Amino acid sequence: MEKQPRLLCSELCVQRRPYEVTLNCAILAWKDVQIGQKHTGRAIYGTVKAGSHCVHVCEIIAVQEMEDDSPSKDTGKWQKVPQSPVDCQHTFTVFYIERRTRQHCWRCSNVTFHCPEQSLCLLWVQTIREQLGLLTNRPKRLLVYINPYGGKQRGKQIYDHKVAPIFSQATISTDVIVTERANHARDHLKTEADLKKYDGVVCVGGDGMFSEIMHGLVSRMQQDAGVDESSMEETLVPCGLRIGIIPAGSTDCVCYATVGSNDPVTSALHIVVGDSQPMDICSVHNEDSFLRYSVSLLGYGFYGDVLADSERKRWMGPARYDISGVKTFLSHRYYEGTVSFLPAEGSLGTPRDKMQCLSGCSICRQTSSDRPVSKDEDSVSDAESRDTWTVIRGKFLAINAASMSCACPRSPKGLSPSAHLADGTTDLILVRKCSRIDFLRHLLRHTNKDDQFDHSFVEVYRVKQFRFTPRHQECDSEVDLRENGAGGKRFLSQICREHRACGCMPSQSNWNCDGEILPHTAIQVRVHCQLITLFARGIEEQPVFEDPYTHCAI
Ligand SMILES: CCCCCCCCCCCCC/C=C/[C@@H](O)[C@H](COP(=O)(O)O)NC(C)=O
Ligand SMILES: Nc1ncnc2c1ncn2[C@@H]1O[C@H](COP(=O)(O)OP(=O)(O)O)[C@@H](O)[C@H]1O
Ligand SMILES: [Ca+2]
Repeated sequence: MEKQPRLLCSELCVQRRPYEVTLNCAILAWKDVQIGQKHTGRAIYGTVKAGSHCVHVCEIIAVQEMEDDSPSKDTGKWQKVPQSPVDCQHTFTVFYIERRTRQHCWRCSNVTFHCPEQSLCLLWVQTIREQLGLLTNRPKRLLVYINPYGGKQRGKQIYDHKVAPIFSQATISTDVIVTERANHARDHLKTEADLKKYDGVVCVGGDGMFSEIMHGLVSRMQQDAGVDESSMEETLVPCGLRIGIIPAGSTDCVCYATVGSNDPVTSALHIVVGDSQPMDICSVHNEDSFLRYSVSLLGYGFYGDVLADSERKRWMGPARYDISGVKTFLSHRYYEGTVSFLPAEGSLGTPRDKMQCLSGCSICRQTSSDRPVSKDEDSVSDAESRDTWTVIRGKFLAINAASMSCACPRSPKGLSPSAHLADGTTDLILVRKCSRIDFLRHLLRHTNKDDQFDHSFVEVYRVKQFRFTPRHQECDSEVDLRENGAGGKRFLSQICREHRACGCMPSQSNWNCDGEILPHTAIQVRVHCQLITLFARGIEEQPVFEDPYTHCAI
């Protein structure tokens, strides 16, 4: 049997100019022969510089043999081409990812090579296909759920026009379900879907839709493994299937914070290349009952009120959050209660260290290598006995737990710009009662470069677990907090006496859990490290420029 060459090098035509085309070390490069003679130009990875281009095979979407539909319209330039255009009828097109310089956007680009002989054309197509075949992380079969009512109600259109053609070009087969009601996708995943058939699940919608899919998958995994979700002590089983998000919602924060943009084509391309980004999940309980999971924002006070008000304005689409935001800001309500938390002692970062979680983040990587393998090592009671809880009582405008940055188009750096996607912690942000103008200053800092934590009324802690009890329930939770030591108990008894004396009924907010309102205000939260994986790679720093011949960054 003939051995396939590991290196291919031919002179082929691109747009009627001769190019030296090479496939070497999983990099496809093509260099304009004539320009190459004049300049010592270096190639820029995936783009053009002095007629040189290159692309990693792992960023090739597909290769297709083509009929050459533009044969011999001769021009003066053809005289310099070694083969006559009539000989170059055999063509193949390579579809590959091109990075747009702005906003982490990817696009599908293509280049058509004209070959002098069919056998050479076939050799190129076969060799590239073989190399693509070695990329085992790429999904082949996907289960797609579309929420037709998310965001501006364009989910179906976005999928049909922008995403489905890319999947079909990459020969990914799909089963598509357009949801007919809220929780359709969650229930289908939890009880019906034949998950063995798929390499991943795709969610077309917003954060609410993603939350449905994530709940369906996480619950299914626990059921199948016999893990009891209602117990906070249980170590949850990670999900084997990756989730892709095609943004078509109102906030799209999970997509934005894991990809760097809310662009459907970019997300589709991350799915095609089979990227993986692990992500933490918080479980939220009320006493012994499991309420929900959260991946982005758990917010009481301001964000809870914004969400509760905006639900009544769903017909407005994404603009509802702006209207409700202003209304909630003007109402300036504060809420009393007790927050207790278990600080993330061993964590490598802090919420104010300005170490943004980027693609290949070293903090998340280290966390994953430190993850306990045995069930017992990670149990809640062990953690509690080793570490001590911090208790903070006060009047708050907002209590926010951000398990990831929560960057979104409204706030490009997010609620906690240095939060990590997969470090097993959440950033607990306490905004105490302050003047309207101070709160406005704090809110506005979410939209510019200033540090939103640099205010006397704002505190931020990186935590593994936390609890919240609104003031009017504090008496009931005394038993709950007894284990936190005599000091805590004395403190709470005092609150209860005061409460009985004044007889007032303090107002309550709601918890906004990734865009859903929780039915309880007293909650216990625990972060589960890297429980799910997305088809994403985190936010890339600057595009990597590389010389295709030396493979050095330039
Ligand atoms: C007066 C100026 C105010 C500017 C404040 C800007 C801060 C914006 C930070 C937003 C963080 C959003 C975190 C994500 C939450 C989503 O889960 C949730 C649901 O999103 P969905 O409707 O499903 O896309 N959206 C909201 C606004 O609660
Ligand atoms: N077919 C449907 N009809 C009504 N609601 C749905 C349907 N499919 C999903 N939903 C629900 O719509 C809510 C909002 O969806 P989402 O895609 O997050 O849009 P948005 O970002 O605008 O809130 C989600 O909570 C989801 O459960
Ligand atoms: Ca985290």
